[in-house]
Amino acid sequence: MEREVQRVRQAFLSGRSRPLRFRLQQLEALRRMVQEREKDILAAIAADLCKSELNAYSQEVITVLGEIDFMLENLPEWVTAKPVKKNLLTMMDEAYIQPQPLGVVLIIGAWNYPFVLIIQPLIGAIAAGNAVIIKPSELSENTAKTVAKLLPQYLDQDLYVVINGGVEETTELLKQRFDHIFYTGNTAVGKIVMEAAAKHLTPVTLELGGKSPCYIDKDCDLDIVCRRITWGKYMNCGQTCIAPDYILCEASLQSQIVWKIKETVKEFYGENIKESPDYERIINLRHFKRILSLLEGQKIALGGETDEATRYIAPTVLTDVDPKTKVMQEEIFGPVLPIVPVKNVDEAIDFINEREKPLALYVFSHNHKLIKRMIDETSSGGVTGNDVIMHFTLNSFPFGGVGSSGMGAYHGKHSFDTFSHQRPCLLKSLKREGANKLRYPPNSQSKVDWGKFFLLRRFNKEKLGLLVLTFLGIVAAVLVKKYQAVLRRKALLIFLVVHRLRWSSKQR
Ligand SMILES: NC(=O)c1ccc[n+]([C@@H]2O[C@H](COP(=O)([O-])OP(=O)(O)OC[C@H]3O[C@@H](n4cnc5c(N)ncnc54)[C@H](O)[C@@H]3O)[C@@H](O)[C@H]2O)c1
Ligand SMILES: CCCCCCCCCCCCCCCCCC=O
Repeated sequence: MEREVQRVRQAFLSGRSRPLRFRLQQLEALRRMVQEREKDILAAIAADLCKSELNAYSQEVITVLGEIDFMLENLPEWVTAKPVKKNLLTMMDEAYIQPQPLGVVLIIGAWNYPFVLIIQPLIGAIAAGNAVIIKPSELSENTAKTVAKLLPQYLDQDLYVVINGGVEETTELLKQRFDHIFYTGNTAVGKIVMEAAAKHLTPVTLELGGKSPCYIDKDCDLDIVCRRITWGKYMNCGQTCIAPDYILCEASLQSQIVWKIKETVKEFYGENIKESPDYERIINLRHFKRILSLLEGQKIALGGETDEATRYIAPTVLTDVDPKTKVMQEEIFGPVLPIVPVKNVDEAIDFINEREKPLALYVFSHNHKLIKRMIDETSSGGVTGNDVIMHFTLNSFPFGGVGSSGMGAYHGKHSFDTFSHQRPCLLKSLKREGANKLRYPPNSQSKVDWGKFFLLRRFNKEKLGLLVLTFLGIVAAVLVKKYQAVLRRKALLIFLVVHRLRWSSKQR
C-alpha cells in the first residue's frame, strides 16, 4: 500500500498533472471512457443494485457527463490567477490568488450510487491538477471491478489509481499520508476517517448521511406532493443519502398522504412491484435485516411485504410513529417512510432543531413565507422547497452536509475549490526600500502613525478620485523624467505626506 501511494506521489511530483492542457485531455479521456464503455458501466451498476440500465444511466451517468462538460467549459477560466484588491502598502506590487493542486487525494466511495460517488469527485480532483487514489465501496463490487479495469485504459496510469478492498485495505490505506481525503459514507466511519487523517493533519471532505425530514404543510396540493415524495423516497429502494427519511405533518393529513402515496406507487411500479424494472433491491442481507428490524412495533399503513431471498422490501409507509422508536433513531436508508404527526410548523421546526443537522430538508407548501421561515429557522446541508432530491442536480450548488451530516462540499466549481489550494501570491520589487524602513526596527510613534495611515486608511469615491488624479500626475512626472527615479520617489513621498497630514489633522 505504502509503495502504491509513493508511486502516485512520484507521479504527482513529476508535475505532469498540473498543466491545463493535460487536465483537459484527461477529462476528455474520462468522457470517452464513459461513452465508449457505457454498456459495461451500466451492467455493473445494474448487477450491484438490481437496477435497470435506464435508471443507472439517468441517475449516475448523466450526472457524470454533465460534470465533465461543465469542467471542460469552465476550467480555463478557473485555473487563471485572480488579481486581488491592494492596500497603500502594496499598491505598487503584483497581488493575485493562484489556485494550485493539493497533491495526492484519496477518494473513498459508498455503494449506493457506486459510479457517480467516485467519478464525480475524481473529475474535480483531476480538474484541480491532483493525483488521485480511488477506493470504491467493496459492497458494490461489480462497479468497483469495472472502474478498476477501465480507468487505466483511458487515464494516466500512475496519476490515477484504483485500489479495491474492504475495511482491512481501507484501514491500511488510511495510515498513509494524503493531501486530502474525500470520503462518502456513514457518519460512524466518517469519524474513523477523520481520526486517521488527523495523524497527518490531512484535510477531509466528509459526505455523510442522516435523517432528512420532509415537512408537509396543510396548505398544499397533496397529489403533487405525494408524487414527488414517492419518487424521491423509493428511488434506488430508499438507498439515497438525500431521500426524505420521514414526514412531519398534522395528524389529520396522514390518511390522505397514505392513500395518495399508495396510488402513486401503483402508477410508478404497477400492480406487481416485484416485476417493475424501476424498483431496486436492498444491497445485502445485513441491510435487509436492519431495515426489517425498524418495522417492529410500528403501524404499517402501506407495504411491509418482504422477500429475503431477493432482498425485496415493498414501498412502506408507517403512521403515528413515536419519535422515540428505533425507526426514528437512525437513518433508514431503505423504502420505509414514517409519518410523525406534529401540531403545526412551530412544532416541526422544534422537532428538526432538537436533532442532528440533516443532509437535506424538504418543505411543501403553497405558502412561500412558511418555506422561507423553515429555511431561516433550521439548518441542513441543502434544502428543496416543494420537491425532493433535485438540489443534487444543480452543479452551481455546493453539495455537502453540515454538522453530523458532513463537512465540505463538491460539484462543479465547488469541487475544483475543494481540491485546490487558493494560494495568495504577492510579488514585490527589490526597489522602493525607503517605504519599507517604516516597518523595520527600531519602532517609533511616528512609524506607528504611518502604519495606521497605510493599513487603516479607507478611501471613499471622492477621495479615490483625488487619489487617481494625484497618481496620474505622478505617472506623468515619471514619464517626463523617465529615468529620474529619485524624482519619482519624491513625488510619491510628497503625495503620501500631504495625505497623511490631512488625515492626521482630521483624526484630531
Ligand atoms: N453525503 C453523500 O453524498 C452521501 C452519498 C451516499 C451515501 N451517503 C451516506 O453513506 C451511508 C451509506 O453508505 P455506507 O457507509 O453504508 O457505505 P459503505 O459501506 O460502502 O462504506 C463507505 C466506504 O467506507 C469504507 N469503510 C467501511 N468501513 C470502514 C472502516 N471501518 N474503516 C475504514 N473504511 C471503512 C468502505 O470500504 C467504503 O469504501 C449513508 O449514511 C448515506 O447517507 C452519503
Ligand atoms: C426528463 C428526464 C430527466 C431525467 C433525469 C432525472 C433526474 C434524476 C436525478 C437523480 C439524482 C440521483 C441522486 C443521486 C444522489 C447520490 C448521492 C446520495 O446518495
